[in-house]
Amino acid sequence: MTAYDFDLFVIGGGSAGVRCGRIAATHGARVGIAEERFWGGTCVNVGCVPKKIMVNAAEYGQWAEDAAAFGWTVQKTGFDLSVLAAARDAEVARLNGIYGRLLAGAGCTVFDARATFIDAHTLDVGGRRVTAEKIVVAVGGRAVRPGIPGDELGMLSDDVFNLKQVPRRLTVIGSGYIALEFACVFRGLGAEVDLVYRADLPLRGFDHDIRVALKDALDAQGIRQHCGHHPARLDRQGDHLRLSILGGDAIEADAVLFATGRVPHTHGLHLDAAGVMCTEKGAIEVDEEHRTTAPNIWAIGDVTDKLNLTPMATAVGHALADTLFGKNPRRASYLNVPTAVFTSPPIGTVGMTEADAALLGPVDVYVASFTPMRHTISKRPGRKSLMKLVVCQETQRVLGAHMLGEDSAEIMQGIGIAVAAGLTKQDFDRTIGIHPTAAEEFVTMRTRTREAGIRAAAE
Ligand SMILES: Cc1cc2nc3c(=O)[nH]c(=O)nc-3n(C[C@H](O)[C@H](O)[C@H](O)COP(=O)(O)OP(=O)(O)OC[C@H]3O[C@@H](n4cnc5c(N)ncnc54)[C@H](O)[C@@H]3O)c2cc1C
Ligand SMILES: NC(=O)c1ccc[n+]([C@@H]2O[C@H](COP(=O)([O-])OP(=O)(O)OC[C@H]3O[C@@H](n4cnc5c(N)ncnc54)[C@H](O)[C@@H]3O)[C@@H](O)[C@H]2O)c1
Repeated sequence: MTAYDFDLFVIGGGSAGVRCGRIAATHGARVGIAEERFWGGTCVNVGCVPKKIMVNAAEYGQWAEDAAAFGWTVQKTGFDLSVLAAARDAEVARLNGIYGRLLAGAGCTVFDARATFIDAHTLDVGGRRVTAEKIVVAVGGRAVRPGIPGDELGMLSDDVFNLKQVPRRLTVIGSGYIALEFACVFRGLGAEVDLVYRADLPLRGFDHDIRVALKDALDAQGIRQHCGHHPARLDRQGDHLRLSILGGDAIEADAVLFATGRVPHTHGLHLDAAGVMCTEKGAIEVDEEHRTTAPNIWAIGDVTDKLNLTPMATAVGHALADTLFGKNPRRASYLNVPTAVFTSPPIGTVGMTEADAALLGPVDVYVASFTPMRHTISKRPGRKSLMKLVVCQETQRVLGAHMLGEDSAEIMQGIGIAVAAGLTKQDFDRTIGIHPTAAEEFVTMRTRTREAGIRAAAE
């Protein structure tokens, strides 16, 4: 039998790879792991963590303004990005260190290097030849530019964390998670923000009512939306940029952010040398066990382009390590995964949209729209909350829960447990609310707003 250097080698030290490698090591496997750029990957270094700190910074500005209505005299005299950046970067560095120590503490051999395939069991790790019985590819994704003339003049999301000052005028292209979160952050930090997107509503794939409510909330905070427009070219004009949009006016800006999507980070990995195939969109092709087309190689996290969220990446990495080395074969479920978009106000959602559920059969829809108590006092415009339940008419099971409104990300975690557990509307109804909160609305929606979906042909 061939003696390999490692039982498992993990390529990529992000959310997926770190969890998989660490748990495999705790199960007794000899694990090697390589990271070419930053331990903790996208989430810790240029994603969830530094982004959320910037979201918090924008919120403090609003609270400072709103505090007057509650009797406080707070002088909001300005925002210093260098103070926030120093605090944010220190937190990122702290977490970064924790990730490195976690791996070493679990007994992994850690390589600060790029790894590429030589064959299905052999890797080049920073110029060193390393062999492994099993290999897990967890290289994540990277942001892409839209391919229009001059797009090299714009920023990608990584660049946001290097900004030295808040741009006076920022144009954001796209209307996915990243575009919307940063549009709201920079508006909250005082920038004039233009948002250019191709659809009629932002946040494709989310529930229609939430998308409509979000569009209104963006308007109310002064984000100028140019919907139904495609970016055509970007030019430098003296000390600023000029974005031309197809069939629309040009937009002048001090900075432009392209948030037009991310692609799997497989370039130059030499996957073909290992027999690992990719889908047409460039994601590594995997089966339900996350095994690739090479029998000893698995792929996890964003590189598989399934559900590109940190908790999904860690759950899949953990399940794979348990399966391969823990005598506990299991899979992480991609169903009913709660998620939040940290806009202002934020969105929390779990399960099916009304439109998706209605395709399967008749549904009862409950919608509540109200001004949260805080803002009946602050009078801040555009802070209405929208809450929605989508319920299977036949079984009364809650198929989806959606919210736009303050604290929705925190609220939706608990609702996610109920939806994943398959609880019914009656289970929600007999739960006593916590008063006075916005969350209690989810257990007090008694009157059906409408019916949707088609009745089965047999009826
Ligand atoms: C701006 C932004 C905000 C986000 N906010 C959220 C959020 O709020 N909540 C949420 O759940 N998700 C969020 N995400 C998504 C989340 O960051 C990803 O889903 C998650 O990081 C995926 O983890 P991963 O391990 O698959 O990939 P990554 O975290 O990208 O890790 C892959 C690692 O592999 C390394 N690597 C690549 N190639 C090689 C190689 N050949 N050799 C060695 N190392 C290599 C990379 O340097 C990287 O560190 C956000 C993403 C972005 C960009
Ligand atoms: N809060 C969170 O959990 C969070 C935050 C950020 C990112 N993420 C994850 O990262 C993923 C990537 O986020 P994202 O916002 O980059 O991607 P996305 O796929 O969600 O959005 C991309 C946007 O760019 C638009 N677009 C694409 N090509 C374009 C072009 N040529 N011209 C104009 N517009 C174009 C799309 O229509 C869409 O609006 C998300 O899907 C999500 O899984 C999660």
